[in-house]
Amino acid sequence: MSAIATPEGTIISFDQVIKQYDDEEPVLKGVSFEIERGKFYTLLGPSGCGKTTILRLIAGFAEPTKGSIYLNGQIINHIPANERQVNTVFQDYALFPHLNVFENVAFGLRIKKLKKDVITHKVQEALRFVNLVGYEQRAINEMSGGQRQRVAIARAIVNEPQVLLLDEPLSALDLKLRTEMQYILREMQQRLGITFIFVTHDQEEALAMSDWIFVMNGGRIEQSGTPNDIYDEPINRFVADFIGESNIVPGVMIEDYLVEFNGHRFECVDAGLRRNEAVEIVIRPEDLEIAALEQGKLRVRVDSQLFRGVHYEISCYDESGHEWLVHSTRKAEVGSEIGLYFDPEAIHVMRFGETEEEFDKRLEAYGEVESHEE
Ligand SMILES: Nc1ncnc2c1ncn2[C@@H]1O[C@H](COP(=O)(O)OP(=O)(O)OP(=O)(O)O)[C@@H](O)[C@H]1O
Repeated sequence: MSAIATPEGTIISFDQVIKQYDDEEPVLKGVSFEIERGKFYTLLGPSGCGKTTILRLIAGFAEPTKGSIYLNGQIINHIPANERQVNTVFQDYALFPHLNVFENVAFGLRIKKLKKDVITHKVQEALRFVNLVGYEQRAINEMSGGQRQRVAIARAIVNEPQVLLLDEPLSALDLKLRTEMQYILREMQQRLGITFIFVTHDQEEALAMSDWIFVMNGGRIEQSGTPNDIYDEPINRFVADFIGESNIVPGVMIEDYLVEFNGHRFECVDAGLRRNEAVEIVIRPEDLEIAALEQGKLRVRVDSQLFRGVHYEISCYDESGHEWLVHSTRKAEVGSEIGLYFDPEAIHVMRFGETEEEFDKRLEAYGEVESHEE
């Protein structure tokens, strides 16, 4: 095994990893990232974007076609799954139906041929962790969905892995249990201090649970960042659309901190784009406020309104026929003309189809352009 100097705290890294099956289009098209020890990471993206493939490569169930995967600074491309300190919790939990709870959790320890009393102690510890003490002798088919999932987690953590991979572990649960398990998992990760890599296509779940999110699309990472970064500053239309609801309109960057859309110029907080560059503007529905016509920055007609408990979801159209979605605690009158107000901070400017790599390059180049222009 060859070693590299990894930044302190890095446990896993991918360097330009490509995964291709036969002659088909690659399912991972050159993916690079770093995972730090002890944090909760989420791979988020639509079905088929390559999330499970990344987990399989980390677990050792598949090998990369090109590129390198490092665990603790060692290349592990060809290291067998059972020699990696990584465990997986699968979507269907993959529990053994003919074994009881205790034996399911003890399974890996028995394979390692540990002593009986050591096994009993470790299984008890793991069951205590997932709050299932007293269920040792229960058959798997006598457990609820949430309990089965906790057995699957106990079975994974009993091996004391450095990394726990969780592939859509909550997707089989109903909404209430799902929310409850989100809290439990998050709390469990913090208590254990193990690195969790969690796969989901549910953006709310990703925002609620993660320290860091990788948003994936078509075999690439579109953006990575904290839940706040990703929500407040989506890098392109795909991310803005995938994470939460957005109003996206075409615009032109006039100069730093000044953007034009809907035929008007607005103050904004974005800089670093070229003058007169075509851009896309994102404003989140909750950042739009209903105002009197003369106080609004936009003039719209209210088309429909739904009460959503916490807020009204109001659909409006501007003069050019563009729809604006507003989440407001105030009611509006359907059919009336109203103003919409927003702060300069509510405007987020995006370049067309820009990836994170392109974004970084642009920011680097910006410094050069600025000094050149002066
Ligand atoms: N063994 C395989 N042979 C050929 N193609 C495969 C194989 N495994 C996965 N793929 C393809 O790779 C692509 C990515 O699959 P992957 O399971 O990683 O996606 P995903 O993002 O996890 O999707 P989902 O949310 O639906 O599980 C899919 O188009 C899939 O059909």
